[in-house]
Amino acid sequence: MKKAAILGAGSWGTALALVLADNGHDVRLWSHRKSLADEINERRQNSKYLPDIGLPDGIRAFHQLKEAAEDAAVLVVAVPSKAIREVMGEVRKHLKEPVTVVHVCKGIEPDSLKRVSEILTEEMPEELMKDLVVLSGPSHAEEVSLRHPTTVTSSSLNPEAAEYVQELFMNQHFRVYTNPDIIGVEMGGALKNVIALAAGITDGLGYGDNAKAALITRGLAEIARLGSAMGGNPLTFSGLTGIGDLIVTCTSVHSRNWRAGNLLGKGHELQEVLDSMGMVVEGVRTAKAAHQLAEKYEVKMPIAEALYQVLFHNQHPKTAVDSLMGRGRTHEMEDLVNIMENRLT
Ligand SMILES: NC(=O)c1ccc[n+]([C@@H]2O[C@H](COP(=O)([O-])OP(=O)(O)OC[C@H]3O[C@@H](n4cnc5c(N)ncnc54)[C@H](O)[C@@H]3O)[C@@H](O)[C@H]2O)c1
Ligand SMILES: O=P(O)(O)OC[C@H](O)CO
Repeated sequence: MKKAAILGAGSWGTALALVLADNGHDVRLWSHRKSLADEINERRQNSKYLPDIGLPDGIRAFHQLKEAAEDAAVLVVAVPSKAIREVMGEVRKHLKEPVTVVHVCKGIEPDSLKRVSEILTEEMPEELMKDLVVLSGPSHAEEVSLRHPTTVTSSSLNPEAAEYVQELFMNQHFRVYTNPDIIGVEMGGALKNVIALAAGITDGLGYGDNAKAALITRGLAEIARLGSAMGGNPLTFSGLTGIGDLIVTCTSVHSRNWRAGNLLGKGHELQEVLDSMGMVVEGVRTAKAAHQLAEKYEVKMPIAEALYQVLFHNQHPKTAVDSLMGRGRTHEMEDLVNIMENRLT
């Protein structure tokens, strides 16, 4: 039995607490809101994020970070990516021994353009972080909490750490693979949220399955193009954290990113949409980072760019779709053609 502290008692932190409790671990779930920690302890439920799911006694909630984290062997970071620096800055003051840090967040920081593992490396002193592992893949909290079959990937620069986390989380309902390509795993997980916002928009505009399939397929091409330019393994994008997560997020009503995009497509304003969600929509911040990364790495990302114009320059969603469809002719396998031509010259 391992002592695991989960930082963030939102949808995903709570669903992963259930997985770890099912596996017999001692789970401490930290919430920055006292009322939520009290509700979990007193009523064994998290009514805002996972209503109707009973939480076992093996999950104890804490409002004080020190109590939750000080003697944990594993820290699971499950707060929105924009809160990571603040939360880690606090938690590192309370750790006595080195811990395995598992992050389950899907985002990229605008301006610094850091992936979450890079932010954690900056925020956690080397002597306190035994290993750093990413757990990512097609996994909506609403289904994991119902113990519906789910598959994810554990990724770390240290293969033993990836296997340690695989063992920690894996059970009959929650199957965990390993993949050493941490860049590809993080880039796939973060960028699929950008494409899911776009998929929500086309659904909100009333377009159908053809548009959705186009977004998933051409969106994957953009993700793979940028992710590979940043050092990810191209094969990772055809795996769970690439096409797998893209499918689940673009096609599910559980997806916050798809739902937010859907409201935008129906004509609501961005701020109004974000206020109404009450949960994190990571794709908005990541869309800004993707725009900056595409410029930095000089890769073409027309869908991500169109979304950026809608989110940050008030472009009407219909105009964005029209301009995407009106671009000049190109070869579907443009990247492959470029690679072949470079080889021949
Ligand atoms: N929900 C899912 O199904 C799912 C699945 C895989 C990955 N993720 C990723 O997990 C991360 C968390 O997502 P979520 O869905 O649990 O979000 P959520 O909105 O459901 O919950 C976020 C939690 O973090 C807390 N929080 C917000 N700001 C904070 C701050 N400044 N300090 C401390 N706590 C703060 C909130 O109160 C809430 O408890 C995201 O990066 C998301 O992409 C979510
Ligand atoms: O609800 P979303 O859009 O944040 O997606 C949640 C998970 O990342 C799906 O794998």
